[in-house]
Amino acid sequence: MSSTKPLLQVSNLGKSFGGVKAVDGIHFNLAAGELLALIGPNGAGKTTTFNMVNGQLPADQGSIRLGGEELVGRKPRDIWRLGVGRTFQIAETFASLTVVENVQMALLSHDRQLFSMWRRAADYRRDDALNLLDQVGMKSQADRPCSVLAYGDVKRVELAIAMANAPKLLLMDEPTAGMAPKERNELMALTKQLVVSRGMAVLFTEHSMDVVFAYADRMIVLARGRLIAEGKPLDIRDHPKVQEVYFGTGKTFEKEAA
Ligand SMILES: Nc1ncnc2c1ncn2[C@@H]1O[C@H](COP(=O)(O)OP(=O)(O)OP(=O)(O)O)[C@@H](O)[C@H]1O
Repeated sequence: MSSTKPLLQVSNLGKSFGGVKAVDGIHFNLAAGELLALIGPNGAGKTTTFNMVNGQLPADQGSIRLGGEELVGRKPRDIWRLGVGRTFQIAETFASLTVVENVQMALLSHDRQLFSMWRRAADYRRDDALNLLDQVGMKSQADRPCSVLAYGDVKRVELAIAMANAPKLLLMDEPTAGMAPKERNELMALTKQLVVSRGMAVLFTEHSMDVVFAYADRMIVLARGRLIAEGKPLDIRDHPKVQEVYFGTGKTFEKEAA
């Protein structure tokens, strides 16, 4: 019987801060082409998990394998080179650059070009940068400065920047925070499209349950560092442990908190 190995295999992963077990021996897998939501109440360990996957925080225990390669113990830059990307907000210093220049800078970085080549960024792989912008629906705004873009459009550019490194796995920390419902849906529909067309895996945290239920292929639920449930959104919705631990009594998944 043939079985494809998951792209990401996390096992017995743990991290403590002083006496607090922020992440307490969690296990999960993520396949290529899958959109996996990581949810849980405040302080559940979501950010700590993210930071261990991309190497910003060293794990105390456990293993994180990407395509069979162990990531625990590697530097963030090496993990990025192996294909773990993360969406970052466009920093103010880059907001004055045009949309396409921002993507060109990301391509420079991906190609390990030296910063002394900065002045040549305007010429560097412009067609490839435009192609990435086309994939996120931003080609027509390529020559506008990022500083004048609408918020939802900035998020699309950030996605194009993350794509410049051709990640196998993309980590998105609350991608739709601060967005209106229509923009949220557009961004997540775009993300889903990229997941399918590129065979990329996405792990994302999200507080909006509407987004999670509409777009996640699968979800994992953390509470106080422990993984308490895993499954398809519809299975998770009615999971008694999730209802109890995640929301406390009397609350349901039906509506987001106002
Ligand atoms: N650098 C740190 N030093 C000490 N304690 C920390 C540190 N980072 C996280 N913690 C603790 O670890 C636990 C998990 O925190 P984490 O930020 O991973 O949760 P989270 O699920 O991302 O929460 P939120 O939804 O509020 O962002 C919390 O109890 C938090 O106080």
